[in-house]
Amino acid sequence: MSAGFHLIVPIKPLHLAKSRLLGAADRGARQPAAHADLVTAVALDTVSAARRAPGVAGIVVVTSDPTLTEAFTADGVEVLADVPAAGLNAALRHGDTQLRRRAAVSRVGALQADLPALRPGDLAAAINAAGDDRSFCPDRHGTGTTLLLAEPGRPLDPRFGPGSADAHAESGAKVLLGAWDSLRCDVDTEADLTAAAALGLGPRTAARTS
Ligand SMILES: Nc1nc2c(ncn2[C@@H]2O[C@H](COP(=O)(O)OP(=O)(O)OP(=O)(O)O)[C@@H](O)[C@H]2O)c(=O)[nH]1
Ligand SMILES: C=C(OP(=O)(O)O)C(=O)O
Repeated sequence: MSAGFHLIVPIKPLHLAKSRLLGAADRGARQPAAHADLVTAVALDTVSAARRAPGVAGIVVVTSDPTLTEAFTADGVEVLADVPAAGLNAALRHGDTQLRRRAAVSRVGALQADLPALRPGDLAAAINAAGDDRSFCPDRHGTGTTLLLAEPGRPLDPRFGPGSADAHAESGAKVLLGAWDSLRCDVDTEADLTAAAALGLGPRTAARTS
């Protein structure tokens, strides 16, 4: 297999992100500050696990949010400024273009920022199963996508959004299905958060949901 992946992790501004989780951090009170802290914790736990996965050579967060930018920069994670109001796939294409200009980057991928139970070994196993193929991992519902991996030297060509698992399959990507539950458990709803908690939450998310 070729050198490791550089993964792009896109995140909306905190006041817009994960709207279906509003109230999950404060027993239904729906305070914006508690929500922002939860979304930040989920993203930090996701990236922390991804950085420790063999096969991951680097991570770049794409966001326009100043709080997230400060938190990731403090953790030693590179942050690229988002394309204003252009949407998720545009943010990913922007990250892809920037990364592929760099000599050290051979393979690019996209990882969702809402995987608070992610275990490094699960991500490493999926990367290993991808081999040199364009590949994707569907979420636990089978409709969304948690990880998209480009072929060596090729553009990412992201097709995230409703029904993205089908869209990525139709784009020629190989489906990655294996014993990596933590990579498939993205959290859009409180039911997803309960499922992630059963797998074991990262420390920052656990502290925000206890
Ligand atoms: N950088 C960036 N990230 C985005 C953008 N749109 C969505 N994302 C991120 O992509 C992931 C999936 O996005 P969505 O499912 O559309 O949105 P969401 O944050 O889950 O929010 P809700 O649908 O409101 O619950 C989340 O991590 C988002 O923060 C964008 O325009 N720019
Ligand atoms: C945008 C996506 O994520 P979510 O399931 O969080 O909406 C997707 O899976 O393509």
